[in-house]
Amino acid sequence: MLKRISPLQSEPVYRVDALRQIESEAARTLPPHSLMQRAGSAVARLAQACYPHARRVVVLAGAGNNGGDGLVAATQLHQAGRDVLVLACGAETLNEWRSRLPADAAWAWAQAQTAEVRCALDDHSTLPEADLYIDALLGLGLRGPMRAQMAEIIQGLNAQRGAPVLSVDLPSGLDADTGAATDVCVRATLTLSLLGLKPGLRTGPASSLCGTLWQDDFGVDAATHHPQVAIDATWLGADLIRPLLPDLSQSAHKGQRGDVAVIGGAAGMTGAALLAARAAAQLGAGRVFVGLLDDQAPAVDLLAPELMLRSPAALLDAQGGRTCLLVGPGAGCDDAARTYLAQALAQPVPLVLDADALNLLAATDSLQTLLRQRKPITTLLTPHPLEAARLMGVSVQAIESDRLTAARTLAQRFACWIVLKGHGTLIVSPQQTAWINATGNGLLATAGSGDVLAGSAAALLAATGKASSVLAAVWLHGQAAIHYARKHGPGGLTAATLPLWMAASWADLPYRRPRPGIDENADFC
Ligand SMILES: NC(=O)C1=CN([C@@H]2O[C@H](COP(=O)(O)OP(=O)(O)OC[C@H]3O[C@@H](n4cnc5c(N)ncnc54)[C@H](OP(=O)(O)O)[C@@H]3O)[C@@H](O)[C@H]2O)[C@@H](O)CC1
Ligand SMILES: [K+]
Repeated sequence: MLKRISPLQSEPVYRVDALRQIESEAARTLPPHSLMQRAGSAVARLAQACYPHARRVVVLAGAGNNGGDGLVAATQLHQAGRDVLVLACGAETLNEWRSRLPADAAWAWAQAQTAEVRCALDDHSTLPEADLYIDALLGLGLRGPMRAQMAEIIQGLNAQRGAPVLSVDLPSGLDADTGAATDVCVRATLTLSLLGLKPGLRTGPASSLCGTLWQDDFGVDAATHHPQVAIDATWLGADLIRPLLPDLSQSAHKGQRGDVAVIGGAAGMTGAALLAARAAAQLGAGRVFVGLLDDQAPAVDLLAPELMLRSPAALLDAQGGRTCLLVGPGAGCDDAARTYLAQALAQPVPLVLDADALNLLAATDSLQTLLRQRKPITTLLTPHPLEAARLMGVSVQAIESDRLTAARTLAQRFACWIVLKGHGTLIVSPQQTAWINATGNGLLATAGSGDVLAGSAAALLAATGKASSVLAAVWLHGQAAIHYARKHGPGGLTAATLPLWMAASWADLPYRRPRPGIDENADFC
């Protein structure tokens, strides 16, 4: 089925190896060339649906099966009355290009010839004008750095601004597994992912080059028909989120809604801890305590007087009652912070570590040992790429070049939950299950945004006692930014207001949990 990928609906995500396996198993049971026929038809349908008025269509076709998909689409668009030109790319002569086509693509070429689709060799001159370009240069078969001839074509395509670009399967030059790209990569207006979603379409430094993302499984439905093929991750949609959020019972009292204690806020950085604590309160924690490391800090947060300010030592000494600890926002990296972190790691309650707690952890082997010893008590680390790089002792580039592997490595190394922030935030459980968050936008790139996420995750952990509630915190955090942008555009979302938008996004979620005697469709959220 052809569908647009959205934050509402979860989807399985497959690595290239898994997709190749699904493809070859499906091909065995289908008539020859069926998959390419279906792939090309899906491209043509999407082109017609999204660009009904595009008269001149130029299909840039490489000499692989991605090009073959483009040829099928070209034939169908030609037969539908569009003015289509196939530009054969990446060879010195048309004969050489043709001779390199694999079997399915050679069949698609023969079909295009029979239908008298206009075809020409790309001769390095200027790109012919079009109302729509279809990028069928390279798909899953990309190997190594982009060759010069192909790079030149892609640069020409990216330089034009007049017409949209529909990428077949993925923008040419993007690594489907990692979301990294070669030096040159197509910037697509929309991408049609074939058969299944790939991680690199939604996480990694170049994943935003996909534009709007669509998918067609052309009836293969991998999750149902090929359950033996491993899903690499899950695209985290709203359907998975609602059941993870706590219910608010009419008879609830504050002691049942979870206590959060936040430790951080050294001199000059108290705001970070307060932002996290306010977020915890606004996301529904029954009681929120704050232990500020700055001993000159005021005894009350006048903008959030519901917060209970104590000393860090008093919070860590208190027995019981605290259902989740958060350490790190604005904590600094001095000896006092290190000592409090060591004490927190020894507490048998769920623990969220963010910001300076992660930097301290990266620099202190004994803290890492304490962290690993906490298993099976839930611990969540929420690094951004630089913090992840410090934790792993590698460069940021190494993290970003394969974010999923990095997040998995961290989850395994420290036996805890990881939220790797950045474009396409990843959540990985200690058992290595991975999710790619479906929400978020550039509005989240603002000071304090990470503190809010950590505070929200602590609140939901405290309320539910379930580690998986971190998925809901991440999703709501991103959805808040989408929600805000829809109402107010691209400016003005601050960390302090973010929790209110998260709460509003929570209220917007459809209630999906069936309950006896209650009309499931009633809106009683
Ligand atoms: N799997 C599925 O589910 C289905 C897959 N389908 C489709 O097949 C696609 C995969 O096709 P594929 O395997 O033929 O590879 P593809 O992307 O066309 O690239 C190969 C071409 O690129 C070239 N080339 C390579 N690296 C290069 C570089 N760095 N710089 C420049 N050139 C480079 C390489 O040249 P060569 O190395 O052979 O000289 C060869 O010409 C997939 O993405 C989807 O669209 C659907 O039809 C059906 C279901
Ligand atoms: K492509």
